Amino acid sequence: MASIKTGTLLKDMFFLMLFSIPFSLSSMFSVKFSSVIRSFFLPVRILYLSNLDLFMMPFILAQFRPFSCVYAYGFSVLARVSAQKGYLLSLPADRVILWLNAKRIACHPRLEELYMIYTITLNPTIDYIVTVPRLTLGQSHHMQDELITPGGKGIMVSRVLKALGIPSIALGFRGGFTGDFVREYMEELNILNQFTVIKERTRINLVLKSDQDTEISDYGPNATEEEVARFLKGFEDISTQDFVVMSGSKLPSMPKDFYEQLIRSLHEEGVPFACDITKDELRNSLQYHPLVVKPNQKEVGEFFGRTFTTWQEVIPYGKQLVELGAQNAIVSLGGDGALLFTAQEVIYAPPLSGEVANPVGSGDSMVAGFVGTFIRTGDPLEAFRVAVACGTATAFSPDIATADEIEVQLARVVLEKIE
Ligand SMILES: Nc1ncnc2c1ncn2[C@@H]1O[C@H](COP(=O)(O)OP(=O)(O)OP(=O)(O)O)[C@@H](O)[C@H]1O
Ligand SMILES: O=P(O)(O)OC[C@@]1(O)O[C@H](CO)[C@@H](O)[C@@H]1O
Repeated sequence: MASIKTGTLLKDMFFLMLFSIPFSLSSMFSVKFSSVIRSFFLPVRILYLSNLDLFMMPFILAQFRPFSCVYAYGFSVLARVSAQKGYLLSLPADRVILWLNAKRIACHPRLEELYMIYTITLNPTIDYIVTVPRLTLGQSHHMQDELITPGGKGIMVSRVLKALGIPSIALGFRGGFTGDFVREYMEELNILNQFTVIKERTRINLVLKSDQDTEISDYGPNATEEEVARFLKGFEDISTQDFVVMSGSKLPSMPKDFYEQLIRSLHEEGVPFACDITKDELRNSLQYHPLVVKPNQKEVGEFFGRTFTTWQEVIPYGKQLVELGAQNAIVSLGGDGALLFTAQEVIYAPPLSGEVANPVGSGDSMVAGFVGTFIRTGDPLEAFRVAVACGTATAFSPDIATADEIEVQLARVVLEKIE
């Protein structure tokens, strides 16, 4: 870098600005060029930005705001210098997008597709999943297998989005050595995260796999007012171009209407969202028209004070979720498949055959599949198809499903129109 003289930089900058003008003008009068940018940026297709991409960035960023090309100039110089020195400089695309988001330079009102999905896990976990083939209470056993992963519903959504090639930023609270583990593991998986650090320790949830699965969940840590205020400050960065997924339990110290407060503020700002929350929290969210809600059969029963013996009995209640305000509702039925309710249709996805390895997170996988696909296609049926593939692939996988496992299931999904 030192070998580049100031005079050269200024000259480069001049030409850069000159080249930027037609692009900026084109963005003022036409939206067509934005499709070029979309295809360039949408990380679904791009995993890494190479030297060439970095070099091109000023031209692309000139589309957004005049000063953005100055930021991007840094990238460009870096790319050029490293190319001269024979290095291939690669940056993960989602890191760059996070950086752009942070600098607020990627906000162009016409580029609605330039979104970032934020997943919110107020109460993350370490999921400790232990397999003990024959379990007798009161006896000591050796485990056959163990799996230690970062969990909590929003984190699971981020992990499946990652498998689908869609970047997201995971928000929430983390604390103690368990919180450090969650962050480190997310970094390893290359998932962007900006958790608010709290004093108390992130919980550990135990899943005991034997003839039957047994779950022992911790309530989770408390957060102080100051810690919650810090979290809410970060929340302010979310813009109308973004999408928010809120899932799972809240911290015990939080007021009953914490989710509603978050959802109301998103609604007032016009930020689209989806949620996988239960009971009163779900009820209070519906008036704000979430893109999708995803209770399972038991949760729909709790919501309406009913017990269902067959999945068909769920249908009138799934329809009510849409009547009460959800744009779409998925009711997951475990081994019986899943139902999609839209304003016009009721669709059933029969279960796919296969061996269940670990169903933890299969509901969250559906949320990721639906949201990630709907944002790109605007098609609820296609989104549901991918949702079913993701849910099934996770149920059949020891951990969260991989891209290949999702693809295998996607080819098998069949949708039946019920109404
Ligand atoms: N045994 C199974 N056989 C086939 N598909 C399954 C099975 N279990 C789950 N699935 C698929 O995964 C989807 C989600 O499962 P489920 O209804 O258990 O979600 P959930 O209760 O929200 O799970 P979690 O809370 O662990 O994320 C189902 O709708 C189905 O498509
Ligand atoms: O206690 P919550 O927040 O409702 O759910 C937590 C949890 O069960 O959800 C995920 C599976 O959906 C797991 O990773 C995690 O242990």
